[in-house]
Amino acid sequence: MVSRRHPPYPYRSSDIAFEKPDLMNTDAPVLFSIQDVCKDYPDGNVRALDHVSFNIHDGEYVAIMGPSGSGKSTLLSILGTLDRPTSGAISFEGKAIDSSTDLDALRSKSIGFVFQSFYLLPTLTALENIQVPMFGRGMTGAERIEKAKLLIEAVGMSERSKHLPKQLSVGQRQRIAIARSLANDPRLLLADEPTGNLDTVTANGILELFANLHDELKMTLVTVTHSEEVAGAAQRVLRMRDGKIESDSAQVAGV
Ligand SMILES: Nc1ncnc2c1ncn2[C@@H]1O[C@H](COP(=O)(O)OP(=O)(O)OP(=O)(O)O)[C@@H](O)[C@H]1O
Repeated sequence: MVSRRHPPYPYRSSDIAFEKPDLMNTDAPVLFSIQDVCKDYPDGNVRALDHVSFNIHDGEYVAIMGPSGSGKSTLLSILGTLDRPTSGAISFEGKAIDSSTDLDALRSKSIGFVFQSFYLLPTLTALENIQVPMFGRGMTGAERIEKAKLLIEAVGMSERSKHLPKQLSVGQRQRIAIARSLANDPRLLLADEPTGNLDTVTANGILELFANLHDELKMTLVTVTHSEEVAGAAQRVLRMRDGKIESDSAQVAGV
């Protein structure tokens, strides 16, 4: 079994039916709550987030958009608990995240990250890279390999298991990075410009993969993007401006 929570990974990315998910389901439990959050960077005398409040519900697919400097990356860092707000309250699964929270444990157990730069380890094969987050979690080598094989299958990359990152295309590397981000069955997957470096065809493949993670595995996805196409695949779009949420709207994905 890959996880107690998720079903196995029975699909290949090439099999994905790109269906439109339901609109934002606000009946689902709140996964991440942000209440009246401000983030100041005293160095630059900048207020990057200015009294931001919203909830992310379990299973939502959210895109965060906005002009350069509007606070998107800062918000993503706070959602990923990589940075702390200057004021305001945040909670995950109903539990406050504060100075007593073990952030490393929360991140490694519950949050997956997909960045524009993939940071794959160059001397490890694709399959080995996927296993990296599994170390130190009490799994045997055989269990790690079994799970990594399911994940690499899930992103449609089984035939490239033994390839090194330099032997993969940019899009293929991104797929491996996504498989790696799923290694510990995160509740929340955060992506920063996940298709930023990719050509249109490859980017569409990543969007299909995300749609499948959302539809099949009920994963909660939050992606920062400048791309209307990427945002169009999400159920909900938060638009930021000058550190504030300018609009928060549900949409029919893929339209
Ligand atoms: N470490 C920092 N120190 C000082 N100011 C910062 C720091 N990080 C970000 N800022 C400022 O905070 C504001 C929000 O930055 P942020 O990176 O969140 O914006 P963004 O919407 O992600 O922009 P982009 O689309 O260009 O990546 C900007 O004015 C930026 O200059």
